[in-house]
Amino acid sequence: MSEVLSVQGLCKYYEKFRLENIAFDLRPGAITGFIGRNGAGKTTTLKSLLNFVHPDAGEIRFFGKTFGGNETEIKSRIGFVSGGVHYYTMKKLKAITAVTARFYPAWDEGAYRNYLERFSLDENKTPGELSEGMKVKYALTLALSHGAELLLLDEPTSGLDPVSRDELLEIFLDLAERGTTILFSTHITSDLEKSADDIIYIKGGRVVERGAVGDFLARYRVARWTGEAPAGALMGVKRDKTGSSALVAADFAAGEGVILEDADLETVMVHMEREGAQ
Ligand SMILES: Nc1ncnc2c1ncn2[C@@H]1O[C@H](COP(=O)(O)OP(=O)(O)OP(=O)(O)O)[C@@H](O)[C@H]1O
Repeated sequence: MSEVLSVQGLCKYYEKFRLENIAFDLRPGAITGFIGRNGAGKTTTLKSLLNFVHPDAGEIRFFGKTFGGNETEIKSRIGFVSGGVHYYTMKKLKAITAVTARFYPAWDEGAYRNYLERFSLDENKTPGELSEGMKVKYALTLALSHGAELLLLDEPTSGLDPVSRDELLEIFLDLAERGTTILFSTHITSDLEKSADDIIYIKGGRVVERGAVGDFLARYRVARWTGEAPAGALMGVKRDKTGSSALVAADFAAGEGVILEDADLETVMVHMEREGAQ
């Protein structure tokens, strides 16, 4: 499959925040996790990509094309979800769906019915009658029902219960297997370990890591000790009930009394954010 999304030099400047020179390509058919602390710039990036906020600089190409003259076509090939459906709160879901479906030439009623059932959504309810998690599920149902080649999802799993989250990750894996490219932001790093091929890690408005999850994790280990800190480069030293720990390079030479463990995404992030590591 050819290029799906390519971002170069994306900048967005707010009075107190700068999104600086964001650059990445998504691998077609891959699931990419977008991670970073609260306020790191994930939502601003996702909204800038779609022109919901106007970027100050940068070139964004979807399917090899920029928005100029192609915005409607491009948007019809993308599914975007940022929170639940909070509009038309008094209208029944089926009325909202009918309006939405008209916008998408590739609307797939069969897929829509299938997701509606999988998420146990009642079309005769209004968004005002849905829980927050159900609003997200309905937003996802709409985004998943028009054969989108690219899904851009801002914290799609955060309001969902563990069973629904697991089900959604399974849906992502199925879609990716059939060629859909997915970028989703999340704070639930264990969801990424279950589903993501790649990550983009953003910190203070800059991309600090991007690439395959496995390659990223393989670069680090966690060193644990009690008492005096070992010699060598220790990133983000912290203490817990059982002693101290730090992130170290995979080839760290551990002396006596130091235990080395594999690092998961959450642990790497926690130490990196402490360290101020770039
Ligand atoms: N409309 C706006 N005007 C001014 N500043 C804004 C605006 N929108 C966002 N910001 C600022 O941009 C920064 C990044 O916010 P953003 O929502 O992109 O972060 P995030 O990584 O998605 O965070 P979270 O994980 O909490 O959702 C924050 O400091 C925020 O205050």
